Amino acid sequence: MRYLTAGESHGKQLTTIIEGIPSNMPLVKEDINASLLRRQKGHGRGKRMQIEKDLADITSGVRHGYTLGSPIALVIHNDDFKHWTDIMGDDPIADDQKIRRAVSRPRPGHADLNGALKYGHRDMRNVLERSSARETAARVAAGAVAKTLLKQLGIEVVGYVKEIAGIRAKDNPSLTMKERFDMQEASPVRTLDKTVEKQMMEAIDQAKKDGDSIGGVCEVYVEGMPAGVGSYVHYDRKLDGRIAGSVASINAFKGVEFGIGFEAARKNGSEVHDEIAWNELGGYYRKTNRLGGFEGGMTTGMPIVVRGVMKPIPTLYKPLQSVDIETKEPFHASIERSDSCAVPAASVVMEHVVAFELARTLLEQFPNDQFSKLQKAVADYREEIRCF
Ligand SMILES: Cc1cc2nc3c(=O)[nH]c(=O)nc-3n(C[C@H](O)[C@H](O)[C@H](O)COP(=O)(O)O)c2cc1C
Ligand SMILES: C=C(O[C@@H]1CC(C(=O)O)=C[C@@H](OP(=O)(O)O)[C@H]1O)C(=O)O
Repeated sequence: MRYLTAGESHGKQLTTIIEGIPSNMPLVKEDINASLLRRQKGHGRGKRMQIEKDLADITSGVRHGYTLGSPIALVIHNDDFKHWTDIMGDDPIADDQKIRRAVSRPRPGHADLNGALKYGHRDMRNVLERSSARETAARVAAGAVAKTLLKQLGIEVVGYVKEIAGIRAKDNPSLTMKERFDMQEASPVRTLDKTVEKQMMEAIDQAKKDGDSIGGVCEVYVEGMPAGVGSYVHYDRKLDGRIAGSVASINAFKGVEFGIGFEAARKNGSEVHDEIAWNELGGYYRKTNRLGGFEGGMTTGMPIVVRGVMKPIPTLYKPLQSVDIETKEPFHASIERSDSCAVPAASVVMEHVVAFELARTLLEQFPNDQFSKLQKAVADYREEIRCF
């Protein structure tokens, strides 16, 4: 199972193609659209989100509410394109027009300069349009299909905000999956800790007032994954490694940790590892989950707990200095619009990229062309490990 996305931020549309979803799995566009809508919300988003109404159209691979086993294509239109037709249209334009419109001022913290150097683009719009986090809408669409598959296998995934600008939400490991989902949905900053919500919003408002931006930490929590998914035999089959790679690939994400994460560096082994226990009903389990659901690149059967760090948004109203690639003169960029904090939206993106890696790895471990056979294979495996 894999996916590709295409599309520029202010181009006509985003396209996602997913390959490898088994046939006869129930899938309707409402499942995808609910996820897309969640990604658009959150305190701190800029004006662009008021323009877009992200809705996916399933253009192939699904018929009458069931997958066909063929590639699934999803399309999300950019409503903003109508304001950008002269800049983003596909009709050729005269060279003098091209030069006049070219973006020659790279923004620190963005892909602009490195992308220009790599691809030889003197107009950095050719870089920034694709490197924009607009693309995360297409990734959420792919993840929503993965989430639909996981849900029907009894696996649920939810993302929320743990921290914004150093303001931390308290841990509450006893929350159920439903409580986690409902709480992040009800919160304007997608946090599960009501007591810090207001402070987080104030920090976002203050950053905006100061012309600055702030980052934070998102957490994804997964229940229902059986033990032994992933592998220890090769680096690229380790599921925690796959998840870490996909989280670090989200725009502006700079770090990933599982369970107690970086804290493990400061603790003794006896305070880090999770002792193994057994009972007749469920088989093996752990009394603690400090390692966040992974040992040896495989799931332990405990909830997966993974966190990702998002740096502050690089576009600042109080802009940083840069150098014009044509004149080589220093400048301070002028800004039209930007998010001041996208951590709440990014928690939804993270939820969906994690879901995709889980579904991909499950399908690799239980390869089946038909969804009912996948369900049976996973159910048989669950029973096998319960009795092991
Ligand atoms: C949901 C989301 C929204 C974002 N919105 C903005 C934005 O409005 N302005 C901006 O400068 N960067 C924004 N970013 C971050 C940039 O896309 C990102 O920093 C840039 O592509 C460079 O990639 P890197 O930070 O991973 O190196 C956003 C990221 C995410 C995940
Ligand atoms: C469009 C989205 O996020 C965009 C990500 C982004 C960036 O530089 O990454 C910059 C902003 O876009 P614009 O330059 O059009 O205002 C955000 O709005 C989205 O999340 O759908």
